[in-house]
Amino acid sequence: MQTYTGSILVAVNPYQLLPIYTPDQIRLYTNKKIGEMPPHIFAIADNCYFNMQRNSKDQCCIISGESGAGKTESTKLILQFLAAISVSTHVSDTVCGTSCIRPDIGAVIDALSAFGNAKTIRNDNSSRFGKYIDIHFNKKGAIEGAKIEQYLLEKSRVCRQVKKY
Ligand SMILES: Nc1ncnc2c1ncn2[C@@H]1O[C@H](COP(=O)(O)OP(=O)(O)OP(=O)(O)O)[C@@H](O)[C@H]1O
Repeated sequence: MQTYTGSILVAVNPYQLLPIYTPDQIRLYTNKKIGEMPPHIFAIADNCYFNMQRNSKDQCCIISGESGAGKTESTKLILQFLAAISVSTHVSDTVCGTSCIRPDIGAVIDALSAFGNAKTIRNDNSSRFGKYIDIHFNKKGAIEGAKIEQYLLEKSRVCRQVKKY
């Protein structure tokens, strides 16, 4: 379930795969004003992308919620949307950058998860660290690179597997 409070999207983890993150949905939410379509994480991503292009200003998405709320999955959905429209609005680009980077940002998150995630009582795949993801676009709006910074991975948070009895 997703709804807005002002410009904030409130999303409830459905704990099941819903058919609302398809390429068709990406097309439906591309270049639409907030509120023109039902509330959706893609509407937020679209708003960021087009505000960035219109105003030539950096945009920031803050995803917050308790453990297991779906922050990591939401992050990946935003990246999926940005990668898709960054490519689709630059089909004529022959530079490897647009097509090659596309799958990699999500893959990097998955690779980091392999090192920094653990099963907890709230979430089978809980991130034990925070991420700050910078996505760099060129003037045409195509993704040129990304930087992921980790934080909050303090020594006190490093744990080991629970002993099996
Ligand atoms: N939009 C979604 N659709 C389907 N399943 C989802 C969705 N969002 C989250 N989930 C499910 O919920 C689980 C927990 O989500 P996620 O790891 O994103 O939570 P989180 O808020 O990042 O948690 P933590 O703070 O513990 O890292 C996922 O592994 C997935 O199974």
